[in-house]
Amino acid sequence: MADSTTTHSSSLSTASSSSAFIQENPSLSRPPASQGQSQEEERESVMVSTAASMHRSGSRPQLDLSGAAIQGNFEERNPIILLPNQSDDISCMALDIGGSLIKLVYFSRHEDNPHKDKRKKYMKQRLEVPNGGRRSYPILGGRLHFVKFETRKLNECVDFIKCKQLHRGGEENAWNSGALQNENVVIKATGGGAYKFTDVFKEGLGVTLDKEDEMDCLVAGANFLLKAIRHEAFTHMEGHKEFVQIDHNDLFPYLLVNVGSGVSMIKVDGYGKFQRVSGTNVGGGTFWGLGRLLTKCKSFDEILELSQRGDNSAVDMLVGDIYGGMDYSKIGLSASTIASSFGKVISESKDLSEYRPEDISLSLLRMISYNIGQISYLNALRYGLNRIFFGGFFIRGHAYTMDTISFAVHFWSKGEAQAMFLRHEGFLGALGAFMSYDKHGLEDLMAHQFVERFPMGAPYVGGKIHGPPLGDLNEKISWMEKFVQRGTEILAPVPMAPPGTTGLGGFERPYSRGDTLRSDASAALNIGVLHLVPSLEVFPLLKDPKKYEPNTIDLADRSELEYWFTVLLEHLPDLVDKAVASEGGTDDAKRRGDAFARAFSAHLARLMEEPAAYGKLGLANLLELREECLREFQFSDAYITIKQRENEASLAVLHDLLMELDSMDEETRLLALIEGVLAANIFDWGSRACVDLYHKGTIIDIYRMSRKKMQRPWRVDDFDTFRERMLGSGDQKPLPHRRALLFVDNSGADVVLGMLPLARELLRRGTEVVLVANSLPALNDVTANELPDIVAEAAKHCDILRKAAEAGGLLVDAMVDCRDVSDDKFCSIPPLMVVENGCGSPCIDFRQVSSELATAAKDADLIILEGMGRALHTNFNAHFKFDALKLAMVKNQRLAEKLINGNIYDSVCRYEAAGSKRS
Ligand SMILES: CC(C)(COP(=O)(O)O)[C@@H](O)C(=O)NCCC(=O)O
Ligand SMILES: [Mn+2]
Repeated sequence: MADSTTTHSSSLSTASSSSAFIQENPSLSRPPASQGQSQEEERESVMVSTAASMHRSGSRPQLDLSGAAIQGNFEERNPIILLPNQSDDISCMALDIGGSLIKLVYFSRHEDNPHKDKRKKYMKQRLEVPNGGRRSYPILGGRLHFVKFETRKLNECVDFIKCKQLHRGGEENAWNSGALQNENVVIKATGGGAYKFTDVFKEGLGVTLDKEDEMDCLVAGANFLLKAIRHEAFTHMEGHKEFVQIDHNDLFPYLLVNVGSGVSMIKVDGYGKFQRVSGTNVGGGTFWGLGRLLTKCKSFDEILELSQRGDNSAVDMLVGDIYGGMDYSKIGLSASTIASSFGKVISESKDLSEYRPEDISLSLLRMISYNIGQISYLNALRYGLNRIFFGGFFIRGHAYTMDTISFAVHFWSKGEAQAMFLRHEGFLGALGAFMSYDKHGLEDLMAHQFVERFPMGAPYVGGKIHGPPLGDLNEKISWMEKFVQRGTEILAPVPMAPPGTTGLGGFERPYSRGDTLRSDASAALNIGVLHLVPSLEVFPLLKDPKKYEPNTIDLADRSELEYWFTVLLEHLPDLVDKAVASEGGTDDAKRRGDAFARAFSAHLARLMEEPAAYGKLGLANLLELREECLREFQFSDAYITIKQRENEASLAVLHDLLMELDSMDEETRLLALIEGVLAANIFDWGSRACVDLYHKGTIIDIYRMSRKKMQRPWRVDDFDTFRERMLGSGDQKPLPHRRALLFVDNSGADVVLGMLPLARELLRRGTEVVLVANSLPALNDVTANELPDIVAEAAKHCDILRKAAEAGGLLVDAMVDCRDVSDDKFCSIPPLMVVENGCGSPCIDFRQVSSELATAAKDADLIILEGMGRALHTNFNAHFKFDALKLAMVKNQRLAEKLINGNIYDSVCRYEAAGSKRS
């Protein structure tokens, strides 16, 4: 569908009289601002990013950059930098080389360029944003990647490291290429292979492996994950996965069971405090070894896959076989309980070839899993531990394995103990080895500083062992194309059927699931890349951060998931059109658009198949995933043109609106302002219904319709309470708020005609205003980077805004037509500031906001959340320490029914005063 707002939006018009503001007028349009980056800017970014990384740091995996100097030409894109004081050890990776698999964890740094953004720099100074928190040494942002290889294909691992230059600090470190010799490079490694393959690494990469104790590493890795990753641990019973919130103040003691080739059971009492209390030689190696002999399968995963279709009763001797089909109820054993694994074979004179490999593999899997579960529980009992965490590559996210272990623990403990699993199960040792670099700094990190992302077309991410690494975008796209070709059913997810259970005997057989995604891609999607953003913080004004849950709609409810899945899929073609157009509609853009659509659909299909595959799933996660996917295929701002056009059209009528508002008395004006925010929230390109509307009429028609719907009472209407807090009742004049945080939403009319006039009112009343906007684009939401220019334009029409913006440092660069205001009445105008929220999504998770916002929040006593994403999908039920106003128009019928028992286009004005029962 063509972008019809190209014509319609420009009809949002100026008005000649105040009351005519919402009436039709001649159109106004201006050419869009240039989006290109000048050569000069580009050169600056190269140099600045170089300079930005040149600060000395004691944390690892960072470098000693003291005395660093660029060798050669400054104009070069990636000039070599000499690091005269760099010590030997510069690795950003660690290995766990086991008997069957090599696990690799590596860190890549973000290319942060704080100097480029003057607004950010100014705000940091103004708000005194601390650098690096409480740490004595800073940590740069970056990403933790998880990769594995088969040990017998060691050369693939060596090639991968070489290709990514991990032994030299990572490929993104251009300074390093050719500048450093690796003779003295030391890489931390654990597992038996660290001893066995020392020479291979020395010869292949010129590096020395520094051996770390395996148990130390396992425990350090598990402790790190349980503390720093939010949805790390989960239970898995009868096909149902549930994440467990671990309180890190109450983590110890616990039993860690690492199921690798063999099994170790470790009692963990604290950081670095543990004891290996038991183990068993019957583990993953046994399953693979016996499985290979008995089934002729070539790989571990093949045997596991086979077991999905097996029936172990063909091989196992069951209680019913002994008791003529009856239960042995006196001692609580059902007929289907396994009395003896493989026991049936002795009474039959059949050859191996007469048994189905499927049945054998299932029998083997059950035998080993039950045994591990049972021994683990007995050890937990022996040491009085009621939490057991299972890790290791035997489990590999396999539902039936987890169910079987859980069943054993549950059965033998009579429900007293619970088996828990770890999402990064196979990487405990490698992570622990990574942590063992001196003064790493990662130990101090908290859950909110990690953001997990699930890139598509990056098959190395924790999945099966894959071919060459995907370096650039082009490779990613081709991978996406190939991936979809191989699994054409990817868009038809297979619903999960609940497994049959036979009571005490456990499950009859595994339920099978969609095979298409079980291939290469499935495992690759189970864990993501951990983005380390040290500047993320918990929003300090949350009333109870521990109880805070951002999502309002629970997608664990299958019908909700299906509904939102369909909504997002239906929106996809239109979004792809916009994205492709935003990049000039070139063939390259079309190819990327297509790859994006495939990638996002594949993610959706995966989540439909297993909603908890990527951690706990809420609607906010789905909406963010979409934005992340767009960014992955280099669509940096799909709605850029629409946003610019709507901003311009709205700014053109702002003056008239302000005049109209100024002619009103205080009370009428406050109501008109709130109405204005609600009405203008209709300009939302993420809502299907709204996009349909834009195709049917001009923006002015829509705006008028929207205001007409503003008749009170609104569906949720706390305006009177809010008005009383603002204006008081009778002669009592309340103190104004000290500082208000206004979480703005969409570009165009929403921010210009809705939120800015409200901000102006607060400023006029003596309240400092901080406009909080997205760090990265999402749909047509306005970003923090875009706001200063919008405010500068608005300030041309309004002295209050101009004074406030000047005071808030927003007009540093803006070419404002500064009429000299000698009028004293504006002297006391408080500052208007802009901060970024740390998000790139239409929603906001208050557990992870920018340090800039967290700092600005410390002096705030009023929070205004605007829009469906931030005030309804997320945070509708959130409570804050201070007054909170949630304003949104509901632009989805189902949500309106569900949340407010209302209808599409109803309004929500929810006010919760600090200390009130609701807040
Ligand atoms: C993406 C959105 C949350 C954005 O809403 P906003 O925050 O801009 O008010 C919303 O448009 C939405 O939920 N859209 C999907 C539902 C639909 O198309 O009806
Ligand atoms: Mn929005």
